[in-house]
Amino acid sequence: MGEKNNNNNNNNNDSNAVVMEQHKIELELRNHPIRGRGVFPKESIKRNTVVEISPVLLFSPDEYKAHGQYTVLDHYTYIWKEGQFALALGLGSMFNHASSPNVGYYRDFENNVIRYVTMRDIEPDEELCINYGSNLWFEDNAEEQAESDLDQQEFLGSFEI
Ligand SMILES: C[S@@+](CC[C@H](N)C(=O)[O-])C[C@H]1O[C@@H](n2cnc3c(N)ncnc32)[C@H](O)[C@@H]1O
Repeated sequence: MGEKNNNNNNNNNDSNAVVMEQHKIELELRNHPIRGRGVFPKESIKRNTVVEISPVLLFSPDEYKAHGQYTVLDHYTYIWKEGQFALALGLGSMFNHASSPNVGYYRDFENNVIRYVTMRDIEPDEELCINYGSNLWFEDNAEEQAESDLDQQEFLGSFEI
């Protein structure tokens, strides 16, 4: 994988270390009266840029069924492999929903992280949104987003990791 850090000059003996390349981009958390907190860039961002890599906290199917689904976690978790559920730590839990999203995400099962990547060029102050799918549990209050020229499915198919 391109993002793996094979440089051992830094007392780093972990050849599987995940490089957090996204931290070069200036992002802000801003509060919206209806959508709550959301993620905004302070600068323009080119298409296909990694804007966030979120480590995930995994819940087993039993743990989620007995506890997680009855808590606020249910609004934040992603379906993971083998029936597990994943809470994205960091900004991964802060992306709001848009039906025409400007950010796609890739579940990296090998490294237990979710990678968020821009699907088109983005202007400063344009909210970064992902698509939660069709079963929304709230009334969609997304700003009009410019149509992406790719949908999430095509995007995932074309993204090289
Ligand atoms: C994963 S959280 C996103 C972060 C959240 N805004 C916060 O402040 O914690 C999902 C929640 O954000 C809100 N939300 C996300 N996208 C929205 C949208 N398009 N319209 C209205 N509310 C939205 C809903 O309350 C939803 O349960």
